[in-house]
Amino acid sequence: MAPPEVPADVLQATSNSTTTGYSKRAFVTFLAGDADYVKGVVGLAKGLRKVKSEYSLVVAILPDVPEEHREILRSQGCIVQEIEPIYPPENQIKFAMAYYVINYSKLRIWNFEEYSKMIYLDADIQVYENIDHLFATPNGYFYAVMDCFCEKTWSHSPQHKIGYCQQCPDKVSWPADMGSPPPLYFNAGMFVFEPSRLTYNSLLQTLQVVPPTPFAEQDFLNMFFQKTYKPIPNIYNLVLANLWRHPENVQLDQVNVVHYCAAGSKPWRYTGKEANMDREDIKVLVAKWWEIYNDDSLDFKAENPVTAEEETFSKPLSIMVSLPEPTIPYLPAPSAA
Ligand SMILES: O=c1ccn([C@@H]2O[C@H](COP(=O)(O)OP(=O)(O)O[C@H]3O[C@H](CO)[C@H](O)[C@H](O)[C@H]3O)[C@@H](O)[C@H]2O)c(=O)[nH]1
Ligand SMILES: O[C@H]1[C@H](O)[C@@H](O)[C@H](O)[C@@H](O)[C@H]1O
Repeated sequence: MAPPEVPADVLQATSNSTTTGYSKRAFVTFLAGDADYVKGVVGLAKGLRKVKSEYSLVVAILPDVPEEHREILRSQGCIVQEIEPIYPPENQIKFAMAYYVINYSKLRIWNFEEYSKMIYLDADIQVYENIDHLFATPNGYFYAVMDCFCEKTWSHSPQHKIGYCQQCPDKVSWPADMGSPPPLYFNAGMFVFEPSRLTYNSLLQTLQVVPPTPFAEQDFLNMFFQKTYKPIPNIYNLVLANLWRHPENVQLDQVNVVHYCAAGSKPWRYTGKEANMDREDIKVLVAKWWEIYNDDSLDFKAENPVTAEEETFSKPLSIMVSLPEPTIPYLPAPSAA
């Protein structure tokens, strides 16, 4: 099964959206620490402005982010929303990769009930086309892009060990003696979700009892939303490894959202020295990110406020009707990574 194609109705959704129901929507990202991820958020805020998104960017922010970074974000029109850290139970932390433990705090965004639907974007993501139409996806599902298992960050997984990847599942098929193939697995750098206090409480309770895995909240979300996960096309979250692992699945000129998640690819830290980073396509993508970041005309102007606070009315759009249903059967909560 190849990754889902972009359905025509998704592409038309922005122009088609009509008014039938009340909803409040926003993009949301997550910021921790006093380092340079704040640049990612500023870049993202400007990127959303460049593509003329109708919606604001909420930043779920941990207490360790310095006040001056908060000020920068407010001056860029972001809605700064304080959150408290979330840790899995003490005895489990050591199983998650150390630098991902803080990412459990991302679960707080399910508590942002003032919004009916949100699109989460990591701070190392840039949006190059307007994706507002994704707010019109039918409720009740968790939408995200399927990940790739080929990089060595996945070497702990059975998928990686046998060379199996859901981006090209026919290349190495899942061996019968290993049971059913694993469930579809999404990258948690970008997803469409509905905040809900009930879901939030359930997420926090479940976190206390699930077995720990290396990709921290990403594995956890994959386990939690296994039944409601609907894959969306790769253009909504280009996981950079696809450029060299599955070039046949990438049409760069059609990509809407780029996720600078490969080691060494964060634009604000890019040197070109790390593996796979000295490539023309990567250089172009890094330069594109800087072009937006350095564009003063994209700075927030108070007299021209973002329409994020707008209450919008729109007809739910069936993004998934023309997407193939996953052909890979689901398994109950394996070690996803
Ligand atoms: O010091 C930090 C580290 C992370 N972050 C936030 O956490 C996000 C995720 O961290 P990275 O971007 O460093 O990690 P990756 O791109 O490798 O992340 C991928 O794997 C992670 C596993 O936990 C998460 O699931 C993440 O969403 C997924 O895209 C960042 O974008 C940023 O929003 C910070 O604010 N400060
Ligand atoms: O889902 C994972 C995760 O996001 C890792 O941080 C990244 O290094 C991998 O390439 C990706 O597949």
